[in-house]
Amino acid sequence: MTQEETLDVGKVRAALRPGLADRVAAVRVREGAISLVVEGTGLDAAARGAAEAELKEALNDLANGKTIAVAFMGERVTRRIVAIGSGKGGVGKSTVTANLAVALKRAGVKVGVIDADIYGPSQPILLKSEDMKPEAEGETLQPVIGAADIPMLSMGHLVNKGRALAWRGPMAGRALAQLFEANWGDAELLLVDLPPGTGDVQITMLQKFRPDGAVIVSTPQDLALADAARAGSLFDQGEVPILGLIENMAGYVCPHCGEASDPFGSGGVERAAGRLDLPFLGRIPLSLAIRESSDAGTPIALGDTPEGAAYRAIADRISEALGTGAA
Ligand SMILES: Nc1ncnc2c1ncn2[C@@H]1O[C@H](COP(=O)(O)OP(=O)(O)OP(=O)(O)O)[C@@H](O)[C@H]1O
Repeated sequence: MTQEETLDVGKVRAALRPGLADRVAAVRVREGAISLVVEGTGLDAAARGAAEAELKEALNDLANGKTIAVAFMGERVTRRIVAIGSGKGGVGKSTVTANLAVALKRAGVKVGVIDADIYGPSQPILLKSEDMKPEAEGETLQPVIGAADIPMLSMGHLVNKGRALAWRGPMAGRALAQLFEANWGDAELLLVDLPPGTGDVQITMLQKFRPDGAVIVSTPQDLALADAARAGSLFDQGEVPILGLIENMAGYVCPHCGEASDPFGSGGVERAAGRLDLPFLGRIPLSLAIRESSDAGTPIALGDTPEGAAYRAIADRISEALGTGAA
């Protein structure tokens, strides 16, 4: 018998690493070609591409010059990417991202988080995964599991804590590509925490990773609003549809006397959304509890406080706009 005739599933699996071997469902050898049927559930296009390349490489010797064809079976995950941006830093974009992820997850959406903020990645603190290190299968990173069981990857997971992140050009690009091309499994929605600002770095990211939609976070001050409008043009330039604007730090209720005040003004973002002809997604109050829960890595949207409800209402609007989950 020739090697061609005796090549079976067992032999093929034995030549592969376990994670990949388990996915091989059938092997056919015909006229000098080897066809593999591979279980592709939970693998998106990038992960399927990586798996195919790895299979071909690993089976090269066994194939002995024959061509290898790989066919995937199982549902292909339709995955959307939504970028969360802000014209200026410190307006609460990362806090909004983490809490929206939690709120979406609670609404039944299979959500993951990519922290693409190369200047100050804060998702590992916000979603309590600071000491975790993502494992790699070949070139493919495995997301770590943060608060509320949310799969996530951050630029902060790729470097040692405290090391200055002066990422530039190609190095940042390669690291970011690893985050986007990770094994996101069955995640149907990835929220991307963008670096603040509207410069070349942000436009390059949008062009490369082509989000399906964008959300802009702003505080109600005039200065922040001017920057939010710039963020709007950035997304227009990148041809990314804007799902809407969120007003953060909108009004302050004193935890001691209960008096409400508006340190940054009020309603400005909703008016700006009107002027820019964009949807207004909702308002998050300035609240000590939000800051404290963020620092503790227990996003407030995990609980049933009024602040949590504010994030959940926005998450529902985003879900509705995307047609995902149970909104
Ligand atoms: N609604 C809020 N009420 C109170 N504090 C808030 C609120 N939103 C965010 N913060 C706090 O404001 C600070 C900045 O928030 P965050 O890091 O989310 O902003 P950012 O826009 O992502 O900043 P960066 O420009 O660094 O990426 C944090 O200390 C956070 O806890």
